[in-house]
Amino acid sequence: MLALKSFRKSFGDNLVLDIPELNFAPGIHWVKGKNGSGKSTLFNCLAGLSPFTGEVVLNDVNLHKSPQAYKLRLNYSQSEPTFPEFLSGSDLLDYFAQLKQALPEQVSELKQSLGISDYADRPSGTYSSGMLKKVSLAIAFLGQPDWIILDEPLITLDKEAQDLIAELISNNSQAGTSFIFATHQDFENTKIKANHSYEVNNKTVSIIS
Ligand SMILES: Nc1ncnc2c1ncn2[C@@H]1O[C@H](COP(=O)(O)OP(=O)(O)OP(=O)(O)O)[C@@H](O)[C@H]1O
Repeated sequence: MLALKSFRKSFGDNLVLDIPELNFAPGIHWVKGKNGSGKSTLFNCLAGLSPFTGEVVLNDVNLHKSPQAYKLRLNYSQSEPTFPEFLSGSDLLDYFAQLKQALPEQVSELKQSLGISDYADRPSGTYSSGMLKKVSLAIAFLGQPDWIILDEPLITLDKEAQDLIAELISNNSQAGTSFIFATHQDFENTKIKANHSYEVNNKTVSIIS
């Protein structure tokens, strides 16, 4: 369970999110919402990258009280990832593998399955947006997270890569990992079957189905 209580996020005087209570049960959750409604802001907060007030608790681990333990349990891929340009995909994957306590074999498998190996040793500043996106998505699967948050996982990916990501989500979900993702695209034609849909609107998050 990923639980939010009295969650509020502002940028200066601008209150963007005000969520009294929200519980994500284990499963696959699809968060929808118009441009600027607050999806990425919510995800940045849940990933511990942006400050907020209130409580976020993953099973029994409180993000504010035990950030390191929490971040071992929850991984995140941003919509438009940015990394230091001089670092290669291999550098980035190896670095996050250490942080997430992932085995080197897992890095190799992800590189192989997502077709990153061919370009992994080049500086990431030379990558196309889709190549960079695949590295960011691979990073989100490192270690043994209970939850993975993917912000717009399909954008900039070609059809083959979209299918590979859908398969990865499906396989990891069957192995017990829960997912929250936002996408403006339809997942109907992929293997991903969301258990619940939510909408971010009027500064809060409501369950749709
Ligand atoms: N760093 C920031 N400083 C100030 N305001 C911000 C910042 N980041 C986001 N916002 C504001 O927070 C609100 C929510 O933005 P957010 O990026 O979370 O929307 P979103 O739902 O992810 O949109 P999209 O579908 O376009 O990606 C917007 O009003 C935006 O202007």
